[in-house]
Amino acid sequence: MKISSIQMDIAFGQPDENCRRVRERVEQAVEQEQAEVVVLPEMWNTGYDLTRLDDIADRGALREWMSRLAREKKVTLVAGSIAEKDEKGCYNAGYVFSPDGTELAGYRKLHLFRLMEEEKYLIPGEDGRVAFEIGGHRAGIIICYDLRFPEMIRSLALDGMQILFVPAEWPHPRLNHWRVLNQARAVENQLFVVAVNRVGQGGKNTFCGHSMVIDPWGEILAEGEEEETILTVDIDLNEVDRVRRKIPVFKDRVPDRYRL
Ligand SMILES: O=C(O)CCC(=O)C(=O)O
Repeated sequence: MKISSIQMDIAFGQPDENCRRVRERVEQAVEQEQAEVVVLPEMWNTGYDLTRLDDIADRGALREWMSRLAREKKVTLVAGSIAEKDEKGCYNAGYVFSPDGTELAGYRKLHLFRLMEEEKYLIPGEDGRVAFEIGGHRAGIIICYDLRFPEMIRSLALDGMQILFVPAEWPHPRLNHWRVLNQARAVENQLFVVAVNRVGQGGKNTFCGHSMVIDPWGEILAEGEEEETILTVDIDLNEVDRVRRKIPVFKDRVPDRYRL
């Protein structure tokens, strides 16, 4: 499965400009890199322009736009997350579309990140177990700060997840946390992690890039630096079963004897 991660800069509070950038990069991934799956970062329509979300968050049109883009390019689009709004308020919501434009998954970020004041402007989602199938394999999506909640990811893994997508806007000075946590989630759950972070400045934050694809043994197959890039990796999802047979963590768990 050929996966392209779009590590990009995001124009602060400018959804139209960000759509233009996303379209250009998705086209490049599909046409030049022959990607079958394209992955975008977190909140790519607005960035963290939280005080203006009432005006600029998507009200449904962008979901249709993403579906059309997936259909037009015949690609599975793990469309990172977008700021969206309904009658109750705004959400940080991740979507996935199949190559025929069908919406495969929708996930609203559960853990809101206080250090960037998400809880003041966003409503948390309700369901932390959003799974979908790609190429006959079970996949899951979480968003950025969710990475710090291993129970959530373990619960997806117990549901059969073999590949986890992590769209993010993860800033400095926590690059070290980003790298370690992504690798830990891959090793402890014996699955692929595709973690896509943005680069550039937004508000007071400088985002640290280093998007990465990690295999179920914890090896980093590809890693970006701090510039815009498209990171393309061809992965073999059968590797998940091979690693799980070698060290049978899921068989050896004794959850009745832990206290959480
Ligand atoms: O957990 C962190 O350090 C970063 C999280 C974050 O930036 C986010 O959830 O948007």
